[in-house]
Amino acid sequence: MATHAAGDVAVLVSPAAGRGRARAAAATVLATLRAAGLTPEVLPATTRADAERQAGKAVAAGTRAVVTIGGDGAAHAGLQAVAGTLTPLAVVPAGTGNDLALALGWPRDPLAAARAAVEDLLSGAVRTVDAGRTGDRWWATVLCCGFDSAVTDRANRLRWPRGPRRYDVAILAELARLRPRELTLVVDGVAHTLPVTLIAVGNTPWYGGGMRVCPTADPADGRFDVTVVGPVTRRELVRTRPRLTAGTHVEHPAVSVHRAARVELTGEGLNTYADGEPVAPLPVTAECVRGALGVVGTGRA
Ligand SMILES: Nc1ncnc2c1ncn2[C@@H]1O[C@H](COP(=O)(O)OP(=O)(O)OP(=O)(O)O)[C@@H](O)[C@H]1O
Repeated sequence: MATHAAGDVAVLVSPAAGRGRARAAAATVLATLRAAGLTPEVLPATTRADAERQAGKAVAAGTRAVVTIGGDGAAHAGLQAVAGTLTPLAVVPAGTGNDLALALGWPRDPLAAARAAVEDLLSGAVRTVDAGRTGDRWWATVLCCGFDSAVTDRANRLRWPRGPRRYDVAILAELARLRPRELTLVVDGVAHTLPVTLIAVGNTPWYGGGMRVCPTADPADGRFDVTVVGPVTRRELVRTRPRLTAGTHVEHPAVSVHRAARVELTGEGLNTYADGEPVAPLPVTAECVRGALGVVGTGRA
C-alpha cells in the first residue's frame, strides 16, 4: 500500500542546508501550498538515501509534484524520484549551493519560489529540461572529475577543520600535489586521450555555488557542454579560478570545450561528483537524456 497517500505534493526539506535556512523556509512554503488548496506532506527523511526512497514512493503513489527546500543536494535527491516520470520538480533554493535554481530561474526568495511553483502546477505549465544519467544516478547540473573531485574527496576525508574551511585546506593540499592526469574522453564516439587538470560535463552552466564552468551549457539542447582544462601550473590554476565566475576561463589556451550527448570518461583513481554529490568512480558514462526532467516555477529569476 502507498504510504504517501496523505499528501498531494511531496516536500523534502534538507535539514542541514544553508545552515538551517531550509528549515526556516519550510513554514512559508507549506503555508503557500496550503493556501492554494494543495495538501503538502513533508517526507520525514533523515538521510539523502532516505529522501530519495521516500520521494520515489510518493511519485509512485501519484503525488502531483516533489518540492525540495534546500541546496543542490536536496534537488539531487528529488531528481532521483522524478526524472524520467511525468511528475515535476520544484526547487525552493535555501542551500549554500543553489546552482540548479540559478540555471533554471527559480526565484531566490522562498515565498516567491513557492508561489511560482504553485502557479505553474495549477495551470499545468510544466517545462521539460534535459538531465544527465550516469549508471543508475540522475544529475542535473555539472558532473566533474579531476582537481575538483580530488578536492571534494580530500575534504570529505578530513576530520578537521569543520565547515567550509575544510575545503580551503583540501584545496591547498591538492594544489601542492597538482599534476595532470591522463584520461580518455570519448565524446559522441570519438576518443581523445589527454592529460587533464579537470573535466566538467555540464547540462547547465554552474557548479560549486556560482562558478560558471560550462558557460554556454543549455539544458534544452539535448547535449552537454564539456569543459576540459588541460595541464596548467599551480599559478595558472589559482589565477584562472576567479575567471570561473564570469565563465571567461574558456578563453585560456589550456581550456577546450566539446559538445556531446554522450560522454565516456576513463582513467585511474578518480571519483566523479555531480550536483555536489558523489556519483561514481571512473570509468563513467554520462548520457544527456532529453526532456527527462519536468519542472514547475522556473524562468522567474
Ligand atoms: N531530505 C534530506 N534529508 C537528509 N539529508 C539530505 C536531504 N536532502 C539533502 N540531504 C543531504 O544534505 C546535504 C546538504 O544539503 P544541500 O545540498 O541541500 O544543502 P547545501 O546548503 O547546499 O549543502 P552544502 O552546504 O553541503 O553545499 C547534502 O549532502 C545532501 O545529500
